[in-house]
Amino acid sequence: METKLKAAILIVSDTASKDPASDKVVDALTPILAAEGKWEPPAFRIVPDSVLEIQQSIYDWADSPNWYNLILLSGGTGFAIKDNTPEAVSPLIQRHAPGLVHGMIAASLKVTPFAMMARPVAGVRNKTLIITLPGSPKGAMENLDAVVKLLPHACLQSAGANSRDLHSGGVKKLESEAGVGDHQHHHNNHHNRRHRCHDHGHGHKAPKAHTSPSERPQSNDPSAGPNRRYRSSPYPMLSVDEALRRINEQTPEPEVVEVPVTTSLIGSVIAEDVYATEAVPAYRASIVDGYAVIAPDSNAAGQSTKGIFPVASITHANVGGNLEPLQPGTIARITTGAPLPPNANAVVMVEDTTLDSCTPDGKEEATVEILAEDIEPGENVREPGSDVTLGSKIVARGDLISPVGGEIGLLASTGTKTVKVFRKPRVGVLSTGDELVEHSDPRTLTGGQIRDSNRPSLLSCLNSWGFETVDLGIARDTPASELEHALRDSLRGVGRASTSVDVIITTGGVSMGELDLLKPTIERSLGGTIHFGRVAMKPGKPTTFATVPFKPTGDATSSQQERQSKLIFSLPGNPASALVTLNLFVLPSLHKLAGLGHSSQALSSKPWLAPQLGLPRVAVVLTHHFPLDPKRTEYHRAVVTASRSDGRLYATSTGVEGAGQRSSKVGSLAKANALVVLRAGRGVGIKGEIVEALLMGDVHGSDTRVIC
Ligand SMILES: Nc1nc2c(c(=O)[nH]1)N[C@H]1C(S)=C(S)[C@@H](COP(=O)(O)OP(=O)(O)OC[C@H]3O[C@@H](n4cnc5c(N)ncnc54)[C@H](O)[C@@H]3O)O[C@H]1N2
Ligand code: MOO
Ligand SMILES: [Mg+2]
Repeated sequence: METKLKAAILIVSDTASKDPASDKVVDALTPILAAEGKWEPPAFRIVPDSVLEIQQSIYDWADSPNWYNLILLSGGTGFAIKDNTPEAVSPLIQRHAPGLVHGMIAASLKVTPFAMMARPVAGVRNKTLIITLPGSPKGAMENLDAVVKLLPHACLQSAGANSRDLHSGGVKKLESEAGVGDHQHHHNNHHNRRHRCHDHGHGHKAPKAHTSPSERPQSNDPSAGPNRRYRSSPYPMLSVDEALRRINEQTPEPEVVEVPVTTSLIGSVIAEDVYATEAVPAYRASIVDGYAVIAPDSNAAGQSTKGIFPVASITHANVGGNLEPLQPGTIARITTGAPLPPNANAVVMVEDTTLDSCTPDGKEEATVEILAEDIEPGENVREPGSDVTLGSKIVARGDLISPVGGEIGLLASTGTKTVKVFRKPRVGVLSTGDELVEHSDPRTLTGGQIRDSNRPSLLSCLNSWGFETVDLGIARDTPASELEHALRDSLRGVGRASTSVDVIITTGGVSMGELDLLKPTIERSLGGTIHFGRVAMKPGKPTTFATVPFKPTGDATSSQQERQSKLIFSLPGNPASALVTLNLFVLPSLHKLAGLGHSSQALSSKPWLAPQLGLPRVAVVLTHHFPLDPKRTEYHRAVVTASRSDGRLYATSTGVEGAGQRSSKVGSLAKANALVVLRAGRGVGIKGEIVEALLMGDVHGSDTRVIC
């Protein structure tokens, strides 16, 4: 039986996204595909005219393991201001297909001159063919009719089949390469596909090492002269969510190490359940200072603990050796935590007794009167194992060893010597730029020099999170090899990084300038893969995330401990951009490397949004209007306080006027303890509105209250 191709239809329409029943296009297009007999019934989705939502659907259908052969988009291709489907789709297309575009326009022109008013786009992303169609059912049908016969062939070729095989009818092989077939077949195919694809800075995710050099498009080389410089960024603008997804996907699973129980465990995550090897207490212990007694059974009517008793012995908490059994009719002095003598079953507090008589030398108590008459067996006694039972689970895989001390106390009290934890990542921080001067340099700045503020601020932030850091210094832009050597050395653990780092953070050199060399250096010199190079956010637009292959050297033990690929976060040079993106993108990855977020991952279909990863997200009330950016989600630096009047969290900007939130202004982060998430839009976030914020620091109390 011939296996079928997979198609998805994306309806782009503000109206249909509000009222799905109003859409007529899916019903118009489905029969055209069905008539060909080569397509599975199409999947479909409806989104508003939103670039990010359109792009997200394309990522879902073209980049996921469950990829589709064909994506048809309908709507948003005209000249109206809100029409932005071509703008959303074009940057994601890796190989354009102008022939299909011409074909569709030519066919439509036979029907109406208004066909000239369409702005269709067609091309291939990964192995998926993407075609935009008009929004009207009639126009969409005419356009699809014009190309539908060619689509199976085009999709199979896009998916990796070569044309000779296609024409000689090697259908089985082609289908297997194209990702069609039964479930198992599909699965294997995705596996292969992931290892054969590569990324040219277009956001694809497979490792570059599987790509032959001749297949690679010429990458940006700003230093090689004007003709080799990009004039528009080739990196698709991702949503923050998609960027976080890719980071999570590329961040390796955490490594397990066995370490002694010391205070250096703070901030580590337990990798293996720990069971108590000792009971606490190990013996029957007194809870109070007083007298050990033999309390009568509560069923023994008429018996009382009240009366005068001879004091037989004294038991201190640090007693060693065997204790004499307590004889009926006697009592024994005992201190808090001390073991009860055999036969004793309860303790009377010293406050419930009076001294009756002393020994002849006057140095000790001879008889004591117990005033309480209702002491019950077990009273004021901790039974063995009643705090921690022998063999019980005391800390579990995934538990964080907190600085509060509870977990370390539990491990110490049971004599636990070592535990298995996830190794915390080691992070290197490198500043880049010819203009940079050490912040402590005593000389007066000249020309375009500036003090390196990114390194100290990023290092202090990373240290506050409890990660081991390595100061990698400053790499000059010229000669370009300095940057390459600095990165190589820190990966290998030579030079400033005497042990190799797991994650490198660089700042500067990721935008469009001729000395912005990070992206080409990672791709060309280090053979790395850039998973994204632009994000729709403010500040932090050129944030870049890459992995570089890494071959460990040295003995077997150390090589087992090394990861096979290292992460590079190349953050923008502007100081506020660098700190914001460190908080937003680097922290979740470090958390994953350190073993956090495991429990949620098992449950969630979006593991990158696990609540343990990254900064805590809370709802805050705006205390004043916050201006919105029309295109990019803004991470607005703010002070969040907890109101004592109504218990809510309130956000006040660190500065909205003038340069208040400018990305060069690191001062916008001074005093800030939160990033208020302001979705792109027109106008302002209104005073009193409740929005999401990411908490970076401690929240203090206030008397704030907003009445609208
Ligand atoms: N033509 C375009 N230009 C720029 C774009 C763009 O899209 N097209 N994006 C802008 C945005 S947004 C940002 S953010 C910056 C990012 O710049 P780079 O990452 O390339 O960083 P540099 O060019 O090296 O430096 C930018 C700025 O930051 C200062 N800087 C750099 N390092 C440090 C440091 N360690 N401590 C303090 N300050 C530092 C540097 O001196 C520059 O003033 O690009 C825009 N341009
Ligand atoms: O995104 Mo840049 O970080 O606005 O200045
Ligand atoms: Mg630059």
